[in-house]
Amino acid sequence: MAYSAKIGPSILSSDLACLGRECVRMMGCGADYLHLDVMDGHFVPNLTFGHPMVESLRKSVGPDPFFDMHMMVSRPEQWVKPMAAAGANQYTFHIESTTNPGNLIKEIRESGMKVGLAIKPGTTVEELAPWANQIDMALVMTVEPGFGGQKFMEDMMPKVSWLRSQFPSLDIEVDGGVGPDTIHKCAEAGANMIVSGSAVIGSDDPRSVISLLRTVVAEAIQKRSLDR
Ligand SMILES: O=C(CO)[C@@H](O)[C@H](O)COP(=O)(O)O
Ligand SMILES: [Fe+2]
Repeated sequence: MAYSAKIGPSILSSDLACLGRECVRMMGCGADYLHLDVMDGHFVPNLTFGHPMVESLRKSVGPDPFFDMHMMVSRPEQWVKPMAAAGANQYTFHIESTTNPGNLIKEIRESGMKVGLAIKPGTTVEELAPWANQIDMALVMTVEPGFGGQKFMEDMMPKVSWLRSQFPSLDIEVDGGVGPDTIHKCAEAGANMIVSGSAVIGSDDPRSVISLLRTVVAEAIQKRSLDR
């Protein structure tokens, strides 16, 4: 079992005027990676930031933090090279946004980044499955992409369980409405990379929330390995 529990705060929920400082604060609170939400106002009805911001953030936080780019954009092909040059580590694109996932996976790898493949709530897991052996991470959205602070969709958990049963060593990420109240469902289903925005960043004690999320996921991983 190659995967481990990792917690990635979504910095969209932080004070965007102090993004560099917030990233450093989250890493200091025990985050395993940072989840950066890129929205283009077209694929989703919201706008955030692009590669110039990522480049500045990289300079501000140094070489270590792992940047997981959640690309909620209509033409993901367009930003592969700029994001790699800006210091992104993983490029997670939506299967709904491209007609040629195979080519995009290849381009991302050639740019030196890891590959993540995301599905929106309305997309079946069968559409992701053919690519699962070529990617580093599958992202199952647990809200409709576009905004932080939405309600967790528990009915996405069968997708996670199915992926875990079919691809036992794949990194599986959940994103949207995940926090102390919903983490058990995600962990039991088999998710190991946990994005949490408002629950972590809005907390008075982000360190404790990150630690709790990681413990719940690590225990579920341990239990699964004993049951095998
Ligand atoms: O991609 C998205 C939303 O589209 C997420 O990454 C959210 O920003 C996570 O925030 P919370 O739902 O945890 O508050
Ligand atoms: Fe996200």
